[in-house]
Amino acid sequence: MRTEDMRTEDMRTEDMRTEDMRKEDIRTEDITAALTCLLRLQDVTKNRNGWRVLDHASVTVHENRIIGVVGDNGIGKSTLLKLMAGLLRPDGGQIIREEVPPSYILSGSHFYEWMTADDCAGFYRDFYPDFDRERALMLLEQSKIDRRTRLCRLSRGNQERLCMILGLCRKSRLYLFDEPFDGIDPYFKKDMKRFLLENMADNSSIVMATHLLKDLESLFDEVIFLADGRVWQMETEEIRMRHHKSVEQYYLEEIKHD
Ligand SMILES: Nc1ncnc2c1ncn2[C@@H]1O[C@H](COP(=O)(O)OP(=O)(O)OP(=O)(O)O)[C@@H](O)[C@H]1O
Repeated sequence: MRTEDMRTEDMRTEDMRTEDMRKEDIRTEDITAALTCLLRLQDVTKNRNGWRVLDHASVTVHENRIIGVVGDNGIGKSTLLKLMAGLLRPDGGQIIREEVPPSYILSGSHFYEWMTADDCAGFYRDFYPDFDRERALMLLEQSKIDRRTRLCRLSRGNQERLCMILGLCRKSRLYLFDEPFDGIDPYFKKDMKRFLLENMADNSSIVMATHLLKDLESLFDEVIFLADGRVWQMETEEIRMRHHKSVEQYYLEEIKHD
C-alpha cells in the first residue's frame, strides 16, 4: 500500500465501515479485465486465538507481480495467506477475487511420509479439477524426482520442489506460498527461484510469506508488511529509491518489533 493510501485508510471513520462490510463475506467476480486486479482485501479483520490478528487490513494483488509477505513470527502472515486462499473467512471486511480459485501451495509436511510423488499428484488430481497432472509429471521428470520414491526418501529440497510443482500445475492466476524455501541450501534455493520464475504462468502472480529476505527480496515487486497492528503494501522500488534501503534493512530498521 502506498503512503497516500495508508493515510486515507487511517482517516476512515467507523461510520464509513458499513454493516455490510462487517459481515463475513468472500465475493468472487471477474474483476480482472478492468483492473488487472486478481484479489483485493478490503478492511479485513480477523480474530484468532482470542486476539485480533488483522485489524482493517487492505491489500491488492495485481497480475504479473511477485509479492513478499513480511513480519515477525506469529504476526499473521499465514493467516493473511489463508484468507487470500479462502481457507479462512474474515470476521469483518471483504475479500474480492476472481472466480478462478488461488492455488495455495502446501508444504511437504502436509503429506504422509509414505506417499510417493505419484501419490501426491493423485491427491492433487482428486482434489483440484484444475490440476494438470501431465505437466506435473513432466516437471517432476525434468527435476529428476522419481515418481515412485516415497517422500521420506526425498531430500527436503526435493520435497519442497515437488510441492512447488504440484501447486504451479493448478490452472490458477494467483499462487500463494507460505515459507517455500525454508530449510533449503543456498544452491538449491537459487535453482528453485529460477524454476519458479520459468514456470509461473503468464499474467499470474505470486504472494509469498517468508523470513528469508536476503535470499528472496530480489524476486519481489512489492512487499506486504505486517507490524504494530497494521498491514501495508509497498513497491520494492519505493523502499530502495525513497528509503535507500533493502527490504531487509527496511524491515529491521523502520518497523516496530514487539
Ligand atoms: N490454527 C490456529 N488456531 C487458532 N489460532 C491460531 C491458529 N494458527 C495461528 N493462530 C494464531 O494466529 C496468530 C498468527 O499466526 P500466523 O501463523 O498467521 O503467524 P505467522 O506470521 O505466519 O507466524 P510464523 O512467522 O511464526 O509462521 C498466532 O499468533 C496464533 O496466536
